[in-house]
Amino acid sequence: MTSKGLNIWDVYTTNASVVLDGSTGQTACNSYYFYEKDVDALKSLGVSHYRFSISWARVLPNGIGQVNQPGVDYYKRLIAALKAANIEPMVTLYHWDLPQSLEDMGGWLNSSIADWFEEYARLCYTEFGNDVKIWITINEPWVVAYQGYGSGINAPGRYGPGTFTYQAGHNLILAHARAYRLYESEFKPTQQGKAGITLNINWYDPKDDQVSSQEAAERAMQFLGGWFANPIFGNGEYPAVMRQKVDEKSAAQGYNPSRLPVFTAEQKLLVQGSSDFFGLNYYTGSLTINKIQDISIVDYSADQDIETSYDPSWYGSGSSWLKITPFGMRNTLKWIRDRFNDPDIIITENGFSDNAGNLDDLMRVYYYKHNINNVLKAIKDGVKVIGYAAWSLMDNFEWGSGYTQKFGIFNVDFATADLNRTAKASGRYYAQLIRDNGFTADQPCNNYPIGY
Ligand SMILES: CCCCCCCCCCCCC/C=C/[C@@H](O)[C@H](CO[C@@H]1O[C@H](CO)[C@@H](O)[C@H](O)[C@H]1O)NC(=O)CCCCCCCCCCCCCCCCC
Repeated sequence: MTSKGLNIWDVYTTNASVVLDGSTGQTACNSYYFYEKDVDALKSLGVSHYRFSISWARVLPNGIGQVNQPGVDYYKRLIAALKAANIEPMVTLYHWDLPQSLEDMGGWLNSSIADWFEEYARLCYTEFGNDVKIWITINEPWVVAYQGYGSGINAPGRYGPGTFTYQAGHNLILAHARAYRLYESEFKPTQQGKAGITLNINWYDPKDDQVSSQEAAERAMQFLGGWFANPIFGNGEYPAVMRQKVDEKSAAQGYNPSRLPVFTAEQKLLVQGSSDFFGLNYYTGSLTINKIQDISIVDYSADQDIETSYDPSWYGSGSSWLKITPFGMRNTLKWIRDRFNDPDIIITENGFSDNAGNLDDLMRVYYYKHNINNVLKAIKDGVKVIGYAAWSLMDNFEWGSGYTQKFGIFNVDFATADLNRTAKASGRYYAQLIRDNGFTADQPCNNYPIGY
């Protein structure tokens, strides 16, 4: 009995048809009981940091109000075990698991969520802030806004692809900024840490040399990354191209005001500059051309007037959306540097899926080798990358794909109650890279990894 409250994934997955294998995240890797196994795995890798998230409903079962002390104590045990192993915690406040009680009041569509999130952030900074020096407020607001409230393929499964999407996005930005400002004014002076947001930005390459394709690719990058980055790291507004497209389409569709909200002067001040670093999750890339969409479609995807595809020569993965495109890592890093004032960047996720979870995961080794090499190239280009975290330490519950897609560099034996973690070839390769502090003459980037 852990006294945690229900979150939206607990409730959403009671409908077995929304997850590919009908599974839930109820037990998953069971880090609540097996966190020491996680710390052992991390020690064997030799990492300096571990990124994990706090589950809001575990510490505040109703999202606000009564604190669940066993939940707080659990995170204290985990943090203490990490510190004892010389591993710094890098903690995400929100990784998609909203307390159901708050969803029942509208969730990310209710503007009061900025108050609720600030209360939750205050609890976390107070309880854990002496030991946590890197805070990530929100993981991938794009996924929350579009997949949670737009297409509805993630919890809470709401459908409003051209309306709710932007409303949720707006509230996510404001809630992030409130949590950041709280840290900045009340905790940073004594705790001396950093706080920021993590955005998922995959690379859109123009499919051909046409100017319209180049413009389409840039537009897609702005709709994906600029949507959140421009208000926070740029001029405090949504990207100009997004403003223009959504405003024009809204007017033609009879929406007044525009489906894309506007920041008030006060909100702009709150939001602009509200991140000490740029958290980036990079996985993949795609090709883009200009394609004017039917004006009757009220959808964030159609608002972009693009068409995307994959090059058939790119290696695939266990996820339909994830192709191996390491060049996109370097391009995305440079794109961020050039448009958002050369921020410090922490790559908070980068990883590869398969469906088997096999220990001899050579494609994952290939993925990491070339993506990390492209991070190094970007650093040589002058991009300020200050951190890198692989996704993921271990195979786990992959949202709507359940346990069918494995991203771990450790396999988890889901067939036994012990849920033992075993290093894959990628885990051993990653440990070697850390030991060598990069590629070496013996293990160059273009060579086979150790042991193969
Ligand atoms: C036919 C050609 C179509 C080309 C389409 C090109 C580009 C489309 C890009 C679509 C993006 C799909 C959504 C991706 C989401 C990820 O950014 C997100 C990342 O989340 C983080 O990553 C970890 C791994 O997922 C995750 O565990 C971690 O917690 C998280 O922080 N991942 C997700 O949101 C997971 C769910 C994704 C489900 C996407 C299903 C829809 C896929 C549609 C893509 C069309 C691809 C069709 C390909 C057909 C090939 C013949």
